[in-house]
Amino acid sequence: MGKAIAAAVAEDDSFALDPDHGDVIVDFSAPEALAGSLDRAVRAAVPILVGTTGLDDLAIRRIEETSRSIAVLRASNTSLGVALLEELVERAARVLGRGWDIEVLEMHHRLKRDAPSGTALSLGDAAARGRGETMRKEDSRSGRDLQRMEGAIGFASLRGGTVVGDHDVIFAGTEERLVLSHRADNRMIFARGALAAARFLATQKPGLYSMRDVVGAL
Ligand SMILES: NC(=O)C1=CN([C@@H]2O[C@H](COP(=O)(O)OP(=O)(O)OC[C@H]3O[C@@H](n4cnc5c(N)ncnc54)[C@H](OP(=O)(O)O)[C@@H]3O)[C@@H](O)[C@H]2O)C=CC1
Ligand SMILES: O=C(O)C1=N[C@H](C(=O)O)C[C@H](O)C1
Repeated sequence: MGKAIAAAVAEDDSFALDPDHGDVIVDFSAPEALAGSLDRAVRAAVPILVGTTGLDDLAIRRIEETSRSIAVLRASNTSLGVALLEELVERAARVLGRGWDIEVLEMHHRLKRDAPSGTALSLGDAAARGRGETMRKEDSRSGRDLQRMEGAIGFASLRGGTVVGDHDVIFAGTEERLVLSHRADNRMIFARGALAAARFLATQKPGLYSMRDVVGAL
């Protein structure tokens, strides 16, 4: 992502990379690097975009604490398409209700470290929000007597090749299925979205923001 963001900066004259005096810190790294990035943003008193996924509860709490002193935007996916998909998933879950089972399927390149993807988890959260409840997660199934837990949201992850990022949210009802999908063909979609988020963040007060704040009402 570092290379994709550098390429996105090169195609837009209003941005420049400055490792020491930037207006916004953009973090697409690894969970173990996040605390250092947050500390750096607080010390410099500049907003930070957190694009890193695979974060545990402690890291998420730390992001929330940090957002009391600076503007923080956490986004597991900075593409416009996924921002819209989250809205569609929330709406579909609200309309369809508990009678439809929800499964999230994702595929990524062979080097991805975390599973399910951050986007898959955010889509699961959006579906649970639509149903008006907290997500109950059911991970990949393997074995026997694995009937679905009622109301759970199931996750499955595929890995291989250079796949940039595929996400399907499957609503399985009685004798019909609704599938909402997103396909990322190039990492530049994440990079351009990250710059849009950085531009938004540069003028924000302390607080916790999301891509929904960047794209506005969809
Ligand atoms: N929000 C979004 O839209 C997207 C999020 N992502 C997420 O962004 C993250 C990065 O993905 P990707 O670019 O593919 O990963 P890469 O492994 O290609 O790059 C990770 C980068 O982070 C650096 N890094 C790793 N660990 C540390 C550390 N402990 N301290 C300092 N720097 C560190 C690496 O440095 P070095 O090269 O020196 O090892 C490398 O430059 C992942 O969590 C991924 O899921 C990815 C795409 C889109
Ligand atoms: O690691 C990746 O590549 C990606 N990670 C993000 C995620 O975990 O959802 C976003 C995108 O799908 C690519």
